[in-house]
Amino acid sequence: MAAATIRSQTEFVRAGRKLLQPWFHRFAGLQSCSAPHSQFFAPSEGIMLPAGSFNNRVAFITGGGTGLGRAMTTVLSQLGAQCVIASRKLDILQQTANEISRQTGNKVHAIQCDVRDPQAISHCVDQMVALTGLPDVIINNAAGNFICPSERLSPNGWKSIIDIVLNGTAFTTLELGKRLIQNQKGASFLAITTIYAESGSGFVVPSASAKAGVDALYKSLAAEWGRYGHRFNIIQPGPIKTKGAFSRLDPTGTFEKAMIDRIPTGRLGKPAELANLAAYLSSDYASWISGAVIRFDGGEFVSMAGEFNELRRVTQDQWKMMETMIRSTKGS
Ligand SMILES: CCCCC/C=C\C/C=C\C/C=C\C=C\C(=O)SCCNC(=O)CCNC(=O)[C@H](O)C(C)(C)COP(=O)(O)OP(=O)(O)OC[C@H]1O[C@@H](n2cnc3c(N)ncnc32)[C@H](O)[C@@H]1OP(=O)(O)O
Ligand SMILES: NC(=O)C1=CN([C@@H]2O[C@H](COP(=O)(O)OP(=O)(O)OC[C@H]3O[C@@H](n4cnc5c(N)ncnc54)[C@H](OP(=O)(O)O)[C@@H]3O)[C@@H](O)[C@H]2O)C=CC1
Repeated sequence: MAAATIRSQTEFVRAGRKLLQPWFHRFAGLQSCSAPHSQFFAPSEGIMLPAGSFNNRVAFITGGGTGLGRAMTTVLSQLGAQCVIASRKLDILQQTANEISRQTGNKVHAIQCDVRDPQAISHCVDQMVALTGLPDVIINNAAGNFICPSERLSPNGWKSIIDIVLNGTAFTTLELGKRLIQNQKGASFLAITTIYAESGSGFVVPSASAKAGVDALYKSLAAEWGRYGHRFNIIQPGPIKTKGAFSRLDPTGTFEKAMIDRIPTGRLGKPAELANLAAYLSSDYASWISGAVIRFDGGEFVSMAGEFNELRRVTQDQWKMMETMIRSTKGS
């Protein structure tokens, strides 16, 4: 009996390894395929704004230790900002902060903070004030997500995403907003949401609900807090390959090709492209942009939305035949 249990456990582990091996390989280099026409849309990953655009500025980026947050921190730091990155895992934050500081020559500070906890945010802001003063740029980027049929979702599964994404963004924004108002200091707030904040999406229902809430929060505050010198903007990215996102949204790698097929520009976005847009929206060059929602998705959203867009698959011969049929129709 015991031997049978051990054998079945060993088999289970073996099967798991076999299943997971391609996963580890895929995320080791975060490579992705692309369609031939993506050659027309080659990414420009160099820094777009003039050097020194963020000199004497302080930028606070939640989730700045990994993925897109790390890319945005790198660009802002390269452009002269003193950056403060915050999230739960201090070791990862510190490593990222050291690497970026070394690369750019500008100090990046790491502060541990769980954005679900308003007291932790207040303590984090105290630490930031002591290190750098209040920020000029705030990027609410921290998030949590996983694909899950809604009927399998527990109350705590729902709550964990709402707490990170919607409450985390609200607590961070309110804490910093109030302190900035008290100090009569203007600032640029940017939220990273997603294209399905607009449409909703099955299988990521907590994330869709929370991100839609963040969009509403930022549009509302753009209207209310302009009088205090605050701008609020939103970037809604489409798929950009990061370990954090793809390990939770496409764990087997099965859907990546289908995703690329429906993106008119034939490829995924690049972290550096998003970082350039975020830097622009957070800069003085964008001082008249507030309340804007920028979709950044290579055309994926409209491609999925249009009733007739699947006709892209129709060949020239099939078009000839269909045109003949349509033209030959008489009456209604
Ligand atoms: C057609 C397919 C398309 C494929 C798409 C591919 C690519 C992407 C394209 C577009 C992307 C668009 C938007 C992306 C949005 C993003 O936000 S991506 C960023 C994702 N990054 C992260 O999630 C990083 C942080 N995440 C985490 O730390 C964890 O994943 C988590 C969010 C779960 C929070 O961790 P923690 O606080 O430790 O929570 P717990 O582990 O305790 O879990 C809390 C409850 O949630 C339940 N749960 C966890 N995982 C799952 C799951 N996979 N399925 C169901 N339920 C889950 C867990 O059981 C706990 O509930 P209970 O206490 O058990 O009831
Ligand atoms: N990559 C993509 O395709 C897309 C991403 N997005 C959005 O872009 C942003 C970045 O995602 P991406 O870089 O891909 O994924 P990551 O998983 O790399 O980034 C999420 C970050 O959030 C931090 N975080 C999670 N929970 C908390 C918490 N409770 N408190 C503080 N920080 C937390 C994580 O750090 P830690 O674990 O240390 O706490 C991590 O650094 C997210 O807002 C995501 O929704 C939107 C559309 C597409």
